[in-house]
Amino acid sequence: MLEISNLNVHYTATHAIRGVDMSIAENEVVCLLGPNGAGKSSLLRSISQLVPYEGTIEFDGETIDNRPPAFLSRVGLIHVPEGRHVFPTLSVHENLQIGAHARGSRPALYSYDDVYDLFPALTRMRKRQGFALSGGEQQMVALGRALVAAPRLLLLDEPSLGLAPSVVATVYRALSEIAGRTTILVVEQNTSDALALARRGYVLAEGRVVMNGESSALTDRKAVLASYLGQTDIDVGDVGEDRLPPMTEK
Ligand SMILES: Nc1ncnc2c1ncn2[C@@H]1O[C@H](COP(=O)(O)OP(=O)(O)OP(=O)(O)O)[C@@H](O)[C@H]1O
Repeated sequence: MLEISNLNVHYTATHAIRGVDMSIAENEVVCLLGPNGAGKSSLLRSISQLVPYEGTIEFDGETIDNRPPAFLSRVGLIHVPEGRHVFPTLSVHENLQIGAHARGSRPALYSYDDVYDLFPALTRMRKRQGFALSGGEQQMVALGRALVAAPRLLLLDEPSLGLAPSVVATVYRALSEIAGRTTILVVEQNTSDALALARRGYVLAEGRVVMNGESSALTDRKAVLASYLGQTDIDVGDVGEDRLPPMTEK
């Protein structure tokens, strides 16, 4: 579904992505790990055509280089950026309706009711404006809006950033519920939740892919993984096949 070849991103003084290759198949959940400044957000922004790059990015076998945002949302490439970007003067429900607009004429994959079922806390605040939501509530709205937009590939930039553990658990429970029916690329510093959710992972360091493979294999190489992530150790919990979402065999 997504094929990235020899991707390079340069900012004025920084070579942020250095020759990255990546592929994601339909219905896969893939995580992208790495320390601060490794280039994770730059890679997601490249896919969404938000930064200039060299190399090629293909979605469903066609290049999406230089395609405008309206085209990307119409083909189902939906990006939930770091910071969520909930519209502050629109209500929760109106924010969700923006997702329906982004979907264009493609059929819905998730209804408003599906979103309220995934995040029951939002049900009683349907009319509350975005500026009056907590960080966790904003993350739920941002995810819900992306689901209403019928994502064929959902790009998530640090969905757990700055959230209390109980809210992180709610967000990851929702992601594991949608994992079997939605293709996801999730950027995370929260290694254990990301590896438990994803079937495969890539580790970026200084703009290069330094490790990639099945989540269980990355977990087995915990010490190496921790060294790349700039940590002395990581808690990768009991990540195992039984916790992985259903996969489409390709
Ligand atoms: N707009 C920009 N202009 C100049 N340099 C940038 C820009 N955006 C990112 N960089 C630099 O590119 C490198 C990669 O940044 P990026 O945000 O992609 O990393 P990251 O892995 O997402 O980091 P973090 O986990 O801290 O968000 C960093 O050195 C960063 O300072």
